Amino acid sequence: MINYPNDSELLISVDKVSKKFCRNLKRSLLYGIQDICTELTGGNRHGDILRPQEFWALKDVSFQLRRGEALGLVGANGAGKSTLLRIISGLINPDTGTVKVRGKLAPLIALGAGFNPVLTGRENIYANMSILGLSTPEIEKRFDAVVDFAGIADAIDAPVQTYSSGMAARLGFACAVHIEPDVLLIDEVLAVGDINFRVKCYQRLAKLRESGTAFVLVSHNPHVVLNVCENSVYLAKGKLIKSGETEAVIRQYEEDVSLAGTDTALGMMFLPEKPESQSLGIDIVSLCFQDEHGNLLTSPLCGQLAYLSVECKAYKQVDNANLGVSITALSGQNERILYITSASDNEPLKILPGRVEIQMQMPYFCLLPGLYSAKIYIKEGVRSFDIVESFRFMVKAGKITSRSLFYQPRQWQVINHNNSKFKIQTLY
Ligand SMILES: Nc1ncnc2c1ncn2[C@@H]1O[C@H](COP(=O)(O)OP(=O)(O)OP(=O)(O)O)[C@@H](O)[C@H]1O
Repeated sequence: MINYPNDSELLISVDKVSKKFCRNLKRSLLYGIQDICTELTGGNRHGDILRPQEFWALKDVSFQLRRGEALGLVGANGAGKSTLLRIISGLINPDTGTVKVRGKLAPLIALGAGFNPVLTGRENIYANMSILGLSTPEIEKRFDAVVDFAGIADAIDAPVQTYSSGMAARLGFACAVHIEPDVLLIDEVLAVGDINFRVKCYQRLAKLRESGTAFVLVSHNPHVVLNVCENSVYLAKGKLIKSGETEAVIRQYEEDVSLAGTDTALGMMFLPEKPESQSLGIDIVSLCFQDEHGNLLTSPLCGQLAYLSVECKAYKQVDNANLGVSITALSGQNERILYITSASDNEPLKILPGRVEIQMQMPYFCLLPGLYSAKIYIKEGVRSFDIVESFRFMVKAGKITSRSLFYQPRQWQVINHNNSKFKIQTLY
């Protein structure tokens, strides 16, 4: 049992919740029957032990939700998000751990959840809202507002099975928000429906929050979670990987997603040395990022100083070498986001025969946390010496975080024209 804290604002308390499933249907049925028999005879179900072909869909997950809070739930497909919402809403029981919910809870966890397809929209509003805890006179009072919000007045007396998925989603959302719940569980359903309806939903959610409703919101769209939720929980394979402030949670989630499938070492690259007979004059032999003391930076930090170091082996003198760096974001649309050449900076690079290190100093590393690939070349005029197609590196969050597409160094000042100038010296 949870020792319920003396916190009247606490609406949901999830404590060390685990849930196991079995992929084999026959075994799953067998285990179900075994569990029922064990429970009926008062035996121990051993919910904490996996039987053959079972796996943990959730393992030891804990978090709390307070009045007026919006909590994002993020994670890849199969991470356990829907399972967690189903447990909180009471649709399924956890194998171990406890969930405590205080107040009226409205689950919006599947399209048309709670709707009977053969009943009309009108009948479903009554059925659905009474399941969610409203009396008939209360439903009558809100009926017109629900139909108006859902925008389905024309179809209100048609069976719900004739509705499009967007119409069913509208009706589900309208019912849920009009019971004015203490807690609303939202599982991706806002992804359905057109843009106007989504905007209307988010406005309504903001209003509900002001009046104290708390949400748990599952979304695969990080921008939605960033905009709606101040705190988030990140699940992977049923385990809670990180919880806390949404920006930090989403950042770790995106870093993990972009790193998945990356097998090459990041942040440093050594190229095999070519025999002189195959060299075109200058060969790139290694690439890395460094700090101001020359130490290796396996992951440059957003907003902080970093040097790109390009080590070369030169077989001849070149007076006017041009180093080009083209950086592509690997998470996202794979578009080129930065293109720098020493030639366009009017910096002719003089290279003497032997080992040489070319450094490009970036006082404020402008890329946001994520995974990137840099294409790096060295040439003189149109004559190319060497090219590296993909130097992969990870940018991590520095002290400064941002929701923008790139980092902008900045300085602030306030000019009060009747007084002397007050300047804030700090650079961010
Ligand atoms: N009734 C069930 N029987 C067996 N396995 C199940 C059952 N329900 C869910 N699972 C499995 O549990 C794991 C977690 O599923 P869940 O639906 O909670 O993930 P999710 O994070 O919501 O994924 P998505 O983002 O794709 O909706 C998945 O591997 C899923 O296949």
